[in-house]
Amino acid sequence: MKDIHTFNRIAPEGLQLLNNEEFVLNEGYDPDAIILRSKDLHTMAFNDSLLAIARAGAGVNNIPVEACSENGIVVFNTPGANANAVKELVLAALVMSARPIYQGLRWVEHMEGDNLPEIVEANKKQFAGTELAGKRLAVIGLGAIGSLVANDAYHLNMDVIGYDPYVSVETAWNMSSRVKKANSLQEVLRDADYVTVHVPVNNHTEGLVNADFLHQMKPGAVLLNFSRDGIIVRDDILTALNNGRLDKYVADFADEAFVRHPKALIFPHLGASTDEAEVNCAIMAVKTLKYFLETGNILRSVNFPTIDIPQQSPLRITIVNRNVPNMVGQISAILAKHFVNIDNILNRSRGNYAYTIIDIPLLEDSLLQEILEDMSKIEGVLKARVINRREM
Ligand SMILES: NC(=O)c1ccc[n+]([C@@H]2O[C@H](COP(=O)([O-])OP(=O)(O)OC[C@H]3O[C@@H](n4cnc5c(N)ncnc54)[C@H](O)[C@@H]3O)[C@@H](O)[C@H]2O)c1
Ligand SMILES: O=C(O)[C@H](O)COP(=O)(O)O
Repeated sequence: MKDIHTFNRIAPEGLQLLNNEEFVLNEGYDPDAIILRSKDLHTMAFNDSLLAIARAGAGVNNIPVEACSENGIVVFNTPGANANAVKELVLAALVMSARPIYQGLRWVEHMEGDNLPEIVEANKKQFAGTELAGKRLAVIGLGAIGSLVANDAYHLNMDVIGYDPYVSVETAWNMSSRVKKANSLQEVLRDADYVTVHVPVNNHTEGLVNADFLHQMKPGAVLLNFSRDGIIVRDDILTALNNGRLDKYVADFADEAFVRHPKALIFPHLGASTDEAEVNCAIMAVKTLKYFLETGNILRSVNFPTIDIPQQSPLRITIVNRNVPNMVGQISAILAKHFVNIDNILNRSRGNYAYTIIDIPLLEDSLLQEILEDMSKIEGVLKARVINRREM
């Protein structure tokens, strides 16, 4: 039995894929795996038996990924599973930035009386806006969300330019050839009336939107942030809003500094909050996690390499180790010492870490335990476990 702990509301369509014979939900204190959305795990102490954390969503900045790697915990996310939901909200935000819809709705709510139609017609001019067609939109980060936003904004007749120095081949294939490609931040920002950012927050992008970034924007442009609050320097945005350099700041992240600011439009982190996205994320997170727990294969991890080989032997040993010389040599030497034949072995690395799968014939439990203990003692082995195909 594997014990899965959940945080936040995970759609039942996903959780029901965890059958009762193999998995229990939220029962023990030492889970084998965690499924969560935005719950912050940075202060959580990890139990030794924790094998994996699956983020039902895209951003993993709520998970201490480096600490997980150090503890041999594989972290997964659900790439693209909520991208359409975010794209639709960004399109709504674009329209809401061009036309004072929100202000108009709030105004009409407080009107009353039989002559309402006349009052509305006489006063509606204060809520006139502008159109998106013909305006330039800069999209920074052309991943799952940014590429959808860029393609659809083009169909709104916007002049779309994108910037992503690490764009994936898959995205490149999906992008409309009408979306212009910028080679630098300076180029993408220079003439844009609207700038929308869709990058993950990490050591390279934290504070990306700073005074220098804002200075490169066209005066009076609108900035949309449906990425993370960590990508902006709050005080620099406030200065730009107050001195008129920035016309509006539209964001999906609540911050006391902006919620009542007359030039800010703040959404309560609703990007992925649609029925469809919640179901998509839950199903992808559960399937990814279940596959890892049952087979040891890794798909969609943010800290370990992709590795996917069929298990043909009864026993599979999986080892999370540091990416240092002679790991495979030491691991195989332990098997050789016990005269255990290796049916299949694969080692893949990613940065400072690596993952090794070894398929072997059936062994006595006591011998298997001894081998696993020996392997766990190798300097640089962070976690080792056995998958018995007959038990799965
Ligand atoms: N508001 C929400 O509810 C919501 C929902 C989903 C995702 N997000 C946020 O949006 C981010 C992006 O999501 P996604 O699904 O598109 O992820 P993704 O991984 O598919 O795309 C991110 C893209 O950013 C690019 N990138 C990275 N650093 C860059 C840089 N310095 N300059 C330009 N491009 C850069 C990458 O190459 C990649 O193509 C997530 O990490 C998350 O923080 C927010
Ligand atoms: O990174 C994400 O996927 C989003 O920010 C969604 O977060 P949520 O699952 O808490 O809505």
